[in-house]
Amino acid sequence: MNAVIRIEGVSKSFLHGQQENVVLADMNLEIQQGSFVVIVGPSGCGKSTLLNIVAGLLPASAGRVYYQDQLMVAPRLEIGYLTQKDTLMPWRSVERNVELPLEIRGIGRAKRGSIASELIGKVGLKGYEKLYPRQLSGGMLRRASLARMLCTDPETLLMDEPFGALDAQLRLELQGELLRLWETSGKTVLFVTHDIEEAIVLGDRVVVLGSAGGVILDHTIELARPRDAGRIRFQSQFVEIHQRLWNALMVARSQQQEVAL
Ligand SMILES: Nc1ncnc2c1ncn2[C@@H]1O[C@H](COP(=O)(O)OP(=O)(O)OP(=O)(O)O)[C@@H](O)[C@H]1O
Repeated sequence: MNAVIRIEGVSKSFLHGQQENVVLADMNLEIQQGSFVVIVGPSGCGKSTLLNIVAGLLPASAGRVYYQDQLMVAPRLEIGYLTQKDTLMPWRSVERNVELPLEIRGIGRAKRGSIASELIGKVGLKGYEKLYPRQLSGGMLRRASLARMLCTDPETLLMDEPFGALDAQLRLELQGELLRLWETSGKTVLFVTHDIEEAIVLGDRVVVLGSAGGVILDHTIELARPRDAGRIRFQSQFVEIHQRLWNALMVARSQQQEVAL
């Protein structure tokens, strides 16, 4: 399989006053075409920073990111990015938010309306098209953001803790929906989460990051697909993988505490 994203020797530092905060140090990672790769790591280890660099929104301090063998220098239309916080426009209804990226690309009203309507149905928001963001629950906002990301049919999806703030039931539901969407689409997904269970349910590979974006574990998840997001966690293989990832996360946490001391 070809690598669709290649992260080569990427480093990123921020200046906090006079002090340099090294967030990523010489990071290397390849994401294969069509795969679902999940990044897990303690808070502050650089997951969002990495996604921002891969999305072409933040320059690396050193190193390079390649997309389909081309150097990333700016955001690309083939990449959809669902950020941690919702960025829906408060003055636009659900349908007008979802179709916004198509409007920006000059797609006509009828066509963008039909694409938006199909996606709104797919993410379970049928009947809520005319509502505004302030009238939606957290889960509905996430669904609307997901539909907006998908409306241009990007071949690669970057998702930063998309279901982090949702209750367990809703999270399960959306995981199931995302899996169904992904399994039939051939898209590549790079997904960030804090939640080990979510990582195992979704991923082909789970990469555990430690301090400064060091890869503590890069684990292939050999659980059969299609996966049932609700039941898979009761399999003995799931529990074994959970244990392994948990141990790696503990190493990542202790590394981070050492750096902080
Ligand atoms: N624009 C910025 N300016 C200065 N420091 C930043 C900036 N963005 C991120 N950082 C710092 O980089 C570090 C990593 O942040 P990042 O958001 O990438 O972590 P994370 O692993 O995604 O955390 P979380 O899981 O809590 O979302 C943090 O110490 C943060 O303060």
